[in-house]
Amino acid sequence: MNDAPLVETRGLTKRYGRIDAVDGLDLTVRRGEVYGFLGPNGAGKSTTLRMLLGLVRPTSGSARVLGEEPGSPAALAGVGALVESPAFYPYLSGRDNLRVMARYAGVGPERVEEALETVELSGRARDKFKKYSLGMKQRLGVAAALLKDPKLLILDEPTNGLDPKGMAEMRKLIKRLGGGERTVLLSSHLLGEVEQVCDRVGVIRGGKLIAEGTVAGLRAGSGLLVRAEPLEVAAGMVRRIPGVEGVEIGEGLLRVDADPGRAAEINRRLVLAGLKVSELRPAEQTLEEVFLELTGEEGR
Ligand SMILES: Nc1ncnc2c1ncn2[C@@H]1O[C@H](COP(=O)(O)OP(=O)(O)OP(=O)(O)O)[C@@H](O)[C@H]1O
Repeated sequence: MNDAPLVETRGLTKRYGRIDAVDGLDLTVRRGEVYGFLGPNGAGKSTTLRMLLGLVRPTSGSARVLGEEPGSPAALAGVGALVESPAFYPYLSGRDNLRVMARYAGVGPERVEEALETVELSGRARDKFKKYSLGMKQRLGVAAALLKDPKLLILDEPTNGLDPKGMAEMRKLIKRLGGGERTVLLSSHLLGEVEQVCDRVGVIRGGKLIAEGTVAGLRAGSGLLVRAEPLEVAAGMVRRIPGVEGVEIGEGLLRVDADPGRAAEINRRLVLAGLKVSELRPAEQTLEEVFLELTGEEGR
């Protein structure tokens, strides 16, 4: 059971009238990872997260959260979430707001101090909520989600609306939260963010999961980069090698559209022909290139 995914959906679908907000989603979030749910606005991220929390009922398909029915007491006991700005009392301090919530959640006041510590708000815990910056308000929201010491933390666009400093602090916090046993599932439309904090990424577009994998895995392109001299001669030769679909001459190197498994063969032929090969490696795309390729949309 210990290796069972914390979140697993099969064919999860939500239709609003004619809109397939979420369309046949198969999602797997593993224990201990920070999973980034990446997609442009309107892709269906929030709807998915809401289904995982039992706030929205799926049209069809299934979902399991901690092996339980989403929204069931057993599932909710192990999940903390920040899916919309939580309602805090503006005239209460950050600490008192959390104490009120802790009482409702049936957890002891010591959890309040731990949560404040985790989100680095202990020093400002006595200030009224309304005095907080947006970033601090958002971090207090994360603290509220942490009160139950959940196994799984679900964050919907946690950096939305924050200034660059607030964003950086939130990213740091998420990394820290994901460092141990806890599993974090966050949604974002920002590539850079997902690239910086997540172990694995699911890319969603039009309600469908169009790619899933590690950041490194998604980045690894299918091509090869070859640095050889003279470059033009090398280009001509590589073009004629079986299995090579195309060759582009870039800045001092060739971008070869071929299976990276062809590297040895390409190298052998160039060297045999007396060319000097100084570099030959799989082409890495930035996640941004991958994202744009997959979604065909501007990712920022
Ligand atoms: N309650 C609703 N009624 C009707 N349509 C909805 C409802 N909620 C979401 N939608 C539609 O479903 C689609 C997916 O929305 P969703 O909010 O899940 O996307 P998202 O990826 O979270 O985007 P955003 O980051 O903009 O919130 C959109 O076309 C949206 O208009």
